[in-house]
Amino acid sequence: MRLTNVSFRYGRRAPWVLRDVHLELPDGTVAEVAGRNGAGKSTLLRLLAGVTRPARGSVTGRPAVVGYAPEIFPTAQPFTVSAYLAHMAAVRGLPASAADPWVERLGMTSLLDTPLPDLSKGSAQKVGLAQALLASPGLLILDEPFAGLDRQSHAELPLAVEEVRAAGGIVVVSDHQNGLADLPRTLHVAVENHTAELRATRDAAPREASAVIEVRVSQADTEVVLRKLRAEGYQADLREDPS
Ligand SMILES: Nc1ncnc2c1ncn2[C@@H]1O[C@H](COP(=O)(O)OP(=O)(O)OP(=O)(O)O)[C@@H](O)[C@H]1O
Repeated sequence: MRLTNVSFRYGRRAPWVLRDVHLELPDGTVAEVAGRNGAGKSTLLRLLAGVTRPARGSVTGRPAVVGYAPEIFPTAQPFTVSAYLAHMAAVRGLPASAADPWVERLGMTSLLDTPLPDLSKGSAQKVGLAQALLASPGLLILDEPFAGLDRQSHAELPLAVEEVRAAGGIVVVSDHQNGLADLPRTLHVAVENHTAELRATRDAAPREASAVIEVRVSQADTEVVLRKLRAEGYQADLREDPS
C-alpha cells in the first residue's frame, strides 16, 4: 500500500496538517505511528483507512477489507452491543456470528445486551475493536487501541494484530501505551513537521538465552494452549506430532 504526495488540511483555508507524504507499507507488516500530540497521527490513520480523502495526492494498493477502530468509539448510537455488531457484520455481508470469536476473545459476553451509550470507555473500546476485526481485515487501523482496555483484551490484542500480519495483512497502530512492544518486525512511522516517514525497523528486544520446552497437549486443546502461552509473551509454535 502506498501514499504518494499526500497532503491534507481541515478546510480550504486551514493550515496543512500533512504535506507531500510518501509512505510505502508492504504486505505483512505492522507499522507503529508515533509523534507528539496534534502532530497528525489520527489524521494519517484516517487517510490510510480511507475514512478521510487526501486534498492532494493518492493512496493506492489499499487492501479490499479495512478494519478501523477510531481513538474514541462513537457510543451515541441507538443499538445494544449485539445489535450493533450484527449490523456491522451485515454491512460487510457477513452473518451476525462473525463477531462471536471476538466477543469471546475480548471478554464481551456480559456486555451484549448493554446499549452503546451506557458503555464505559474501556468497554466501548472493545466494541470498536470487535467491529474492526470481525471481517478479517487486510488492512487494520487502530488508533490508541490499548487506552482503557482490561487485562484480557490487552493481552489478546497483540495476538489479533499478529494474526492479521501473519495472514499477509497490514496493521497500522498509534500506540502511546506501547502495548505492541513485544511484536517483532514492527515498522516505525514518525509523524512530525507535517510529514510522515518510515524510520528504522524496531525489532523486539533481544531475548536473554532461551530454552525450548516440549509440551504435549490433546488436539482439541492446541488453540487454547497456544493462545495462553502467547498471551504470556512466550514464543509458542505448533509442531506436527512425529509419533
Ligand atoms: N476535525 C477536525 N477539524 C479541524 N482540525 C482538526 C480536526 N481534527 C484534527 N484537527 C487538527 O489537526 C491537527 C492534527 O490532529 P490529529 O488528531 O491528527 O493529531 P494527533 O497526532 O492524532 O494528536 P493526539 O496525539 O493529540 O491524538 C491538530 O492541529 C488538530 O487540532
